[in-house]
Amino acid sequence: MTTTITIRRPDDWHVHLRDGAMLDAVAEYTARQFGRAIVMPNLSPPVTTVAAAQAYRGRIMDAVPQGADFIPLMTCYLTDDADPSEIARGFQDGVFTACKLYPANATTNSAHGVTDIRKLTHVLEAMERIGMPLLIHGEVTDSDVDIFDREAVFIERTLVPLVRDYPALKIVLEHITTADAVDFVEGSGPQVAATITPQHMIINRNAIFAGGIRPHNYCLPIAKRERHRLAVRKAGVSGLPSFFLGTDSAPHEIGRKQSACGCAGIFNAPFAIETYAQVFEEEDALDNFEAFASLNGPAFYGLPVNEGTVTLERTDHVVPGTLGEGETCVVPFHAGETLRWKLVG
Ligand SMILES: NC(=O)N[C@@H](CC(=O)O)C(=O)O
Ligand SMILES: [Zn+2]
Ligand SMILES: [Zn+2]
Repeated sequence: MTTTITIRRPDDWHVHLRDGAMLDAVAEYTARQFGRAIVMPNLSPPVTTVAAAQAYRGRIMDAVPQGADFIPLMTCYLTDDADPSEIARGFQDGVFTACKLYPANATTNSAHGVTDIRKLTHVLEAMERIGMPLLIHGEVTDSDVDIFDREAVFIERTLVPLVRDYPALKIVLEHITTADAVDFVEGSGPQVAATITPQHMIINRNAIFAGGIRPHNYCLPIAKRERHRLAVRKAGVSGLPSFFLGTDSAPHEIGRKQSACGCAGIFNAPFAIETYAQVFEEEDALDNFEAFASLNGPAFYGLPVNEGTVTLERTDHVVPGTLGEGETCVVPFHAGETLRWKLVG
């Protein structure tokens, strides 16, 4: 039986670090495990300019522990009037690593998102030309489309034409949840990839309603049927270059989750790498763990892999019921449950 796992230091290709007190509370969890993280720009107001991204990057660096081996990679939130020259300048100056597309009102803090992708023609042309990745929250928002179908419908209505119209544009379909998304990515060229969260490899939609409503298992895209979970899990552990790690860790203060209208988002940052390790072990796929966590992402983004390593040990430990206090009190994914792997160095 394997008792230790050592892999090259991983990266998190999709995380919400928030701002202010919450940023101060959560940044250390991500910085402890990951060498780099793609930081989502859905603050309020969203990060839409080079200056805002530089300032936010500074606040993140102030929030991570002194001497942490961690680099935040910043993203630009696309709006209907996004400016191609500002975006290109940010990319060329090394401030923006990618742009993030939220369909308007698809998820937390996406009210300023894009109402019609045709408004982005000049932005997308520029991104395709300079090799800047487009990261997508892939869900339609039409109220007549069932919440469990929103990803599949987005692929059909928006993504298929997008890939056809911009064949060289690098695209990451973020936090995939369906067999449809897996098929789409596998059927596309190397310019299309996907991130996979721990929760979408572990829970199906029953977990949101197990014995009562479970707000801490509610995130967007919402967990789907078991057959979709199995497809996403298989893709995640496959080792294929187009699938890589992105936690989508999305902390919300406990009162904003346990509410008559609870926020979407699962806070998985504290034990993300342990949780993924458990999945790879269960699937007898530990040989592909490093590719998923540490190699495929940098290859897609055209960045070097990290220098150091991380080591996990087989040790049972119980996830705390809550972390933080007051306005930063959050319930972590797997609260109260026992995990089998522990990050030790
Ligand atoms: N995933 C979520 O459920 N929530 C994210 C937004 C997002 O990634 O869609 C958040 O910012 O809270
Ligand atoms: Zn999202
Ligand atoms: Zn997210």
